[in-house]
Amino acid sequence: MSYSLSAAHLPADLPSDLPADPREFFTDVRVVELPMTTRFRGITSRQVCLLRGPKGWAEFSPFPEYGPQEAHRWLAAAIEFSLNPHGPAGLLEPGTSTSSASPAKAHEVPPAPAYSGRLSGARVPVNGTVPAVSAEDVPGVLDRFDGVGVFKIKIAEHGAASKDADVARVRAVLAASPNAKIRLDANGKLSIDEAVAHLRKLITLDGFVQRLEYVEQPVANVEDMARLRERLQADSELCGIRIAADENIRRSDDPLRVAQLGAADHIVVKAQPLGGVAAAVRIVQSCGLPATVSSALESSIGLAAGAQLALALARRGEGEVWAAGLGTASLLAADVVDHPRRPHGGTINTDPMDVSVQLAEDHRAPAEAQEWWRARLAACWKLLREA
Ligand SMILES: O=C(O)CCC(=O)C1=CC=C[C@@H](O)[C@@H]1C(=O)O
Ligand SMILES: [Mg+2]
Repeated sequence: MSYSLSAAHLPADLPSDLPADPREFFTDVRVVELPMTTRFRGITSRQVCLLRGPKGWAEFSPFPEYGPQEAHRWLAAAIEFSLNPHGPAGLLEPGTSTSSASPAKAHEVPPAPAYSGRLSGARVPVNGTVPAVSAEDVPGVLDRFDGVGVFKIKIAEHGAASKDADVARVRAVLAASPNAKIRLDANGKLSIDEAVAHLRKLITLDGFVQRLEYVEQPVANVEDMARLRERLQADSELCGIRIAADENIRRSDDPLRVAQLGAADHIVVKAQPLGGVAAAVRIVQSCGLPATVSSALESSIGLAAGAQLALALARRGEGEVWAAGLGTASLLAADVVDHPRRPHGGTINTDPMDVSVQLAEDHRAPAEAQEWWRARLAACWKLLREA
C-alpha cells in the first residue's frame, strides 16, 4: 500500500483559502510557559502557543526541537480543531471496530486483552502516566491520577543503564496499585538485546506478565521493532508480550510501515503530531491495529483534540476504548483553563474549553519565547499554505 504523508496527514477539510497572514485566521495568539509537577521528557516546564480560531481556542505546541516540516502538521491539527471543536463531522460510522480489523500485513496478532475502559457519556477513560521517577516517589505520582485503571510507566530514560531503576519503579507501581494494569514506554532507547534483557528481568516481578498491556516503542526503528517482535514471539518466556509503536507512527514519513512490517501489535496515535483528528483516524483505519490515543503533553486546551480522537475511535469500537494517555494535565502544575482537564474517576472531560485570560497572563512566556513561537507559527503557516 503506498502512502503519501503530506496528503494523508492533513485534514481533508482544511480550508483551501487560508489567508496569507495567520493573524487573519487566529485572532488571538498567546504563548504560555506552564510549570510541571515532575520532570518528564527531560523538561520541567512546557511552552505552548494558544490560538483563538473561528470557533474557539486551539493549541499549537510542537516540541521545541522539531523543525517546521514536522511542526506544520501540528498546526494543521490546530486549524482543524479551531474549526471543529466537537470533532470533524461524519468521521466514523458506529459499529465498525478499528480494533479488530486485520493488520495490513498478514502477521499473527495475538488477541487483544480486555479493554481497559468503557466510554461513559462525554468523558473518555485515561491512563495515569508515571515519569522516570525514583521508586519512592511513585505513590505521590499515582495519587495525581484519580481512579485510573492503568498506568503507563516510563522506562529506559538512560537506555540499558536504567534497568535497575526501571525494575524498582515498575515494582513500586505494581505494589501501590494492586488492581491496575500497566504499560511501559521506552521511547526507543533500547537495542533489541537490551529490550530482551530488560523484559527478562521485569517478568520476574509478581503480577507483571498478567498486568502488562504492552510495551511502547522499546527500540527506535521500525525494522528493529519487527525483529524484536519476532524474537519475543519465538521466546517461550516472553511470547505473550505485546509491542506498541509510538514514534514509528507519529514521527514517521510512512506510519503504515508499522503494520506492513508486522512491527507492532498495537499503535499509539496523537492528534497534534499526526495533523489532526481526521488524519489520525485515517491512520488507525489504514493500519488496522488496535490504537491508544495519547497526548503530546498539551495544556487542557490541546488535550481536547486528543479527547475528540478518543471519542471518534470509541464510537467506532461501539463504546470500547483503550484508556488514553490523556491524563497528562496532572503532570502540569499550572494550566490555562479554570477547571483543568485532569482525570476524575479515571476519565477526562471531552468538552471544548475557554482559555482563562488571567491564567494566560499569569503564565505568559518570556519575550524571546513569544517572538520565537510567532516566527515558528508563521513558518509553519507558510508551509501549510504551500502544501
Ligand atoms: O501516553 C501517556 O501516558 C502520556 C503522554 C506521553 O507519554 C508522552 C507525551 C509527550 C511526548 C512523549 O515523549 C510521550 C510518549 O512517548 O508517549
Ligand atoms: Mg511513547
